[in-house]
Amino acid sequence: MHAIAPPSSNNFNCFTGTGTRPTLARVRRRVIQSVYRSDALNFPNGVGLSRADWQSTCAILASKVVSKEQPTDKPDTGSGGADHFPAVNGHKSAIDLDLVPIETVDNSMSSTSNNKPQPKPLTITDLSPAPMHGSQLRVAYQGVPAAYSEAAAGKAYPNCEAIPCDQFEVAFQAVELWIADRAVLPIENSLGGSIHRNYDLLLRHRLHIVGEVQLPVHHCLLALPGVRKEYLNRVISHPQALAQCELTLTKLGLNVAREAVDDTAGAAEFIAANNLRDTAAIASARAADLYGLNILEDGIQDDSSNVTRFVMLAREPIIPRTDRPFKTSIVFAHGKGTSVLFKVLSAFAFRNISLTKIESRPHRNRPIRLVDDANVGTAKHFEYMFYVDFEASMAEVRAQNALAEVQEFTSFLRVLGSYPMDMTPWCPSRGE
Ligand SMILES: O=C(O)C(=O)C[C@]1(C(=O)O)C=C[C@@H](O)C=C1
Repeated sequence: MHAIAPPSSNNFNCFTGTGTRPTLARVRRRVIQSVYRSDALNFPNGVGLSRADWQSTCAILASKVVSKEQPTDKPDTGSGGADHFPAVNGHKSAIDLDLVPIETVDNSMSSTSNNKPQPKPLTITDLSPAPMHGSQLRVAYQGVPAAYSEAAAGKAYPNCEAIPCDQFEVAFQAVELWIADRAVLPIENSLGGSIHRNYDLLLRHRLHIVGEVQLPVHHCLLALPGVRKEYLNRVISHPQALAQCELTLTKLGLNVAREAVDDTAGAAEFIAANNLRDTAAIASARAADLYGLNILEDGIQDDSSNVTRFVMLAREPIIPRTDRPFKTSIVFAHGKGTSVLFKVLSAFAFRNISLTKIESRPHRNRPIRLVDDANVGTAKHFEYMFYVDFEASMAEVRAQNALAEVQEFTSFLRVLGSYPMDMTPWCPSRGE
């Protein structure tokens, strides 16, 4: 059974049944079994016998997530653990910052401005690399089959092999451990706002954003056949989905308990698996089909143009280009001085670069800065990491110059990715 608990509680139900801690060999064997039993995991009919195997693998990865998280919740910069974070903050080199050096206007990342080892030169295959295993692209997503994230994986990579993961962090790890080639993760929704967990994970992991897809999200209210709205005393779904349908549920007279679970399709699966006649799920019409539920109400999102933006992640960045619209995502921390945020944003405004998103998250290493003033007391300033998306490619000199300027005002700067914008036609009616 898929984890059915508030997402914040680390609940690994799918790891039931073994009772013993896996050895490394067992982990590897299970990973290999899961990966190569692709028959049952193939997109879009991902429900099958080998899902239990894959869920065990998820649980193993998840248990590694917990052990990694417990000692510290600080960002992993990839330079040797959380304790090394300040070293990356120190603006040592363009490599540390994932920046294209300003002098390499030919967009090659291989030039050496000092004697440090340089990143390996990107080749044309990095634009759309072939999977190393010589078959379909394997794409990790959080949730179970019929989750919107699975649909986003299918939109981003048609004919991919979609790999369900219990938690967002497991999807990151699936790519890092070469179990998957890409991860597709929700980052923001037009009604519910940002998916903060994924902002934090983008910083903690060293994967690169290589694309984005925007998926219209059309929610349905699902229940077992024969169940009517009057019988319900609970509605369960992903917290984002509950937030996106909040007003409509009230309008429908469903003033019943609303409970958060790990994903929308998992909610539908849970109702079917436990024969719950007093509970409805908010999920896609495809989830109704797949788990044998009826659609009690169709299109219950509070706004018909409800859209979720997903990002695609890979181990390697793609080569930024200028022949089509690109977006670049960065994360930075305030430096010393005043009006830092204003100066950073001005670096883009002066170059006519539009910002499409700004998000702030607590600075995990240094959440509070105290400023003592003998006369008036102690000011307690909250410290943030700022995430900014802007409409330009890192292949453009104006973007490179803007980031060189941003670097002057910030104590930490990383380019999360420079990638093609989703320019597909707008069709907000049905998302699944
Ligand atoms: O639960 C799912 O089906 C998901 O794919 C997750 C998710 C999200 O995290 O925002 C994705 C799209 C919708 O906005 C609702 C939920």
